Amino acid sequence: MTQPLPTAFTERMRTLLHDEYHAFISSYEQPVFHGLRVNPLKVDRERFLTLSPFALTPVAWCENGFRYPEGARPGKHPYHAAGLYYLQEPSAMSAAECLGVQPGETILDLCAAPGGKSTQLAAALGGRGLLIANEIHPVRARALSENLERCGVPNAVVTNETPERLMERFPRFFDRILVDAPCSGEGMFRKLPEAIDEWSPQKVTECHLMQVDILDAAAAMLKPGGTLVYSTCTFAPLENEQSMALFLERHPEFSLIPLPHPEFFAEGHPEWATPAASELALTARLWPHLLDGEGHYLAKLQKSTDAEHVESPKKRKEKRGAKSAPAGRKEAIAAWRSFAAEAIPHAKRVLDDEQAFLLFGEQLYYSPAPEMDWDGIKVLRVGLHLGTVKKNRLEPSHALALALTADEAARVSSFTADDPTLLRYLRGEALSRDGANGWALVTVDGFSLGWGKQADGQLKNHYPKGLRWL
Ligand SMILES: C[S@@+](CC[C@H](N)C(=O)[O-])C[C@H]1O[C@@H](n2cnc3c(N)ncnc32)[C@H](O)[C@@H]1O
Repeated sequence: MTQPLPTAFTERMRTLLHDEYHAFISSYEQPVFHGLRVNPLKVDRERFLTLSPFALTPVAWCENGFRYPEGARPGKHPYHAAGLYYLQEPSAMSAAECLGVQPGETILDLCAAPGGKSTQLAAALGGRGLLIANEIHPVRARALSENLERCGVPNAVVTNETPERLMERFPRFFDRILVDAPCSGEGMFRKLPEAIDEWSPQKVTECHLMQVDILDAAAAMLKPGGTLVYSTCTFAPLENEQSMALFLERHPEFSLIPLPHPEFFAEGHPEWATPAASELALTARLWPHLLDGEGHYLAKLQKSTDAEHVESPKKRKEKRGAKSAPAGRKEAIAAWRSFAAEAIPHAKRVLDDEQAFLLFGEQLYYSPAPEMDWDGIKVLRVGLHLGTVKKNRLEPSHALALALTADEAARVSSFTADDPTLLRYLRGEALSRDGANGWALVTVDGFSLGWGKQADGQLKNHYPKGLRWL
């Protein structure tokens, strides 16, 4: 690393780590580890290992996680565009894994952009249940939405809210919540040297105060008996053990529970917090000198089942009588059905809940939580975006293409990853190509990549403008 570390940071770490400081600081001279996580919504681990153009070594604490070598560029491969994997630093794979999500549950990722952990949580849900992926910053929320779409997630709602506003709407609603908190980013100094420029002791304090508020909101949104994981990518005790100590003091209905992989995840330090509650040793520190990854902190908590029960959040059904269906909804559903019968006659996902079709302007969605009332909440995506309805015809969305498999479509335009024509598709060019007229699912080695519209020997390009390769 060429950029010097802040003195206030190195002095603090020297004081905290004593004899271990030398090993810790030497890790900054070691190369960064690069990782990718295979997306089981698209391809299973074993199959990907037979396809991978990159040499991969497994990450011990994440079943689908791998390291890839310096020089490989998986972000520039068509498999990335097809959502076969998400690029994620190995230590960052730990938090969502520890949350222990089960298919069918109701999950909140409270600080979710750009979506590394949301896509991981969605994979654990396996298309069943509900994921609310929330991000406070509008621009980052859009990136989150795109990543969930690329990974073919059908059951996520993307919101752009403050934790406090969500708390008002969703008291005791979620089975599990991930708080991957905004933090001072000390654990990323090796990987992202710009984090060094943004760091200051004041930022550490500001982040701590923010974390306390975010955790309070998360606590209120968790069901009794539910599970909360708190994670940061910083070493600062104030943002880790101290944020947790304060949380436990304010929320006696929560207790810490043990984390897996003690061979990699070192114990938290009760003596770095006030009060120095001994259970803080159950939290974990991922140290760059003790594992092949960057610095992280993890805590897993359970809310007592005795926590008093209050009413569940507003459901749309309760006020259904008062609300009329938006104009054109019936026609939009009919347009969808006619598109589906013609272009995806073998669709495996049965979209038969009439109430789950939601129309916003011309945009038709299928919601994983049709009973929810989203009024007053900033929602970017209310589930699977099916397409745009114009003149009673549905133009399918990119999200739909990425959520389909090749065997569901009536027409498929297939390419291999090394076919130069595929690059032309990804650049947005129209292609001369034979095939029956109509919407065709474009695939790479059998994995969906986007739409094209076949007409008289031409494949019109419907790869989204904003995603096109330059
Ligand atoms: C560590 S990042 C999340 C990374 C993400 N979980 C992932 O895996 O891709 C923390 C996020 O918290 C958001 N954030 C910042 N201030 C916040 C606040 N007051 N409440 C909630 N989220 C906030 C940031 O915009 C940032 O996207």
